[in-house]
Amino acid sequence: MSYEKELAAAKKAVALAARLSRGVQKTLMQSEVWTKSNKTPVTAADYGSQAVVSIVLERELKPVTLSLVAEEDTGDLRKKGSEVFLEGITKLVRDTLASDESYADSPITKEDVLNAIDCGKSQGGSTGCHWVLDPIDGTRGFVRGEQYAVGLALLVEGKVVVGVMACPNLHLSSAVVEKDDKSCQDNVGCLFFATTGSGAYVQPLNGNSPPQEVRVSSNENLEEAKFLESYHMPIPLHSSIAKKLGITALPVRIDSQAKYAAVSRGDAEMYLRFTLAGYREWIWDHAAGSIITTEAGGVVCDAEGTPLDFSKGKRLDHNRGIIVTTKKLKPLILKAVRESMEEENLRV
Ligand SMILES: Nc1ncnc2c1ncn2[C@@H]1O[C@H](COP(=O)(O)O)[C@@H](OP(=O)(O)O)[C@H]1O
Ligand SMILES: [Mg+2]
Ligand SMILES: [Mg+2]
Ligand SMILES: [Mg+2]
Repeated sequence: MSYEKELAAAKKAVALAARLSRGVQKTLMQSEVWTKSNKTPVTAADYGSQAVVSIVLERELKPVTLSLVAEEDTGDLRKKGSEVFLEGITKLVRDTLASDESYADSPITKEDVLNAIDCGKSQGGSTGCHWVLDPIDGTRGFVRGEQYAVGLALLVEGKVVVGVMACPNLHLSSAVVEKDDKSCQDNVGCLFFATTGSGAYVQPLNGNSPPQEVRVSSNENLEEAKFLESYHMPIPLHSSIAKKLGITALPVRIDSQAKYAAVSRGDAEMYLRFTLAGYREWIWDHAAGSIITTEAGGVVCDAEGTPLDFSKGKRLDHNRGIIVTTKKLKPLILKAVRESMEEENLRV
């Protein structure tokens, strides 16, 4: 199956959500950052992006009934005192949809926005078709004015078959560029996508340039390799793995699934994610990124080398750690991971 219609719908949805989020990021003030009950940040862009993606998928894929597993819910938006915030989100969604010719005449009410966000309550699983959405991945990066992504994937019978990811602040040439390089500011905004068996591609978010295929790095010289990790949690184990591998460069810290995109494009050879023991990852933090990397010829696995399993509901069911790298480097990295974990008395 080619998933052409689904891919086209997903690209349209994600590109519009990225347009909404870019507008919000430009003017975002600290007072507009809310904190969810799990102590993580959320903004009008997280809610607005989820509503836009939900509405666009629903309209583009009619009459198919949408099953959407998405990060945000409307609990806080329905509370007393949230009326102005919700009004602002509704305006964002309305204006964003109206900016697309095909949706120019779309009256959108607050109720429509709440219903669209609530559409994301599906639980996923190993049967049927489910869309998986992270409306703003890397909200911490988004709030800092740095990297974030809009990640959308389609699961069929528990397997990711389509992935689309907008990285509105990612440089068109490489994720690993000097921050104060002026040319960077003018050349940012990437839309990555992949469908199973058909490769991974990138195109600029702005304009109509044709997509270009992306491939992971062919570099096998670890001394020259670059490695990525999350911005907010430097993990000592990552450093000992890198040292064992002979990687000399310091890790590049980037928020969001843009790290998967960077490995897919060959900007870096490795992304390590060893979170605290017991933390179970959400599928929306990895679904789009993982298919883009694997279709670019890369590998995504846990510390034992097992591929990630997206069929167990909203959380990944995997052993400790996530490793994103190239096929050639995988055995070397797994060996270094094993040895470092043993030395630090960590269990897989
Ligand atoms: N303590 C923690 N350990 C692991 N992941 C965490 C975490 N706190 C938040 N996250 C998840 O990590 C994601 C961001 O990943 P990264 O650190 O690579 O940017 C967050 O996505 P959101 O920003 O969509 O909430 C959130 O789901
Ligand atoms: Mg979040
Ligand atoms: Mg996320
Ligand atoms: Mg998110």
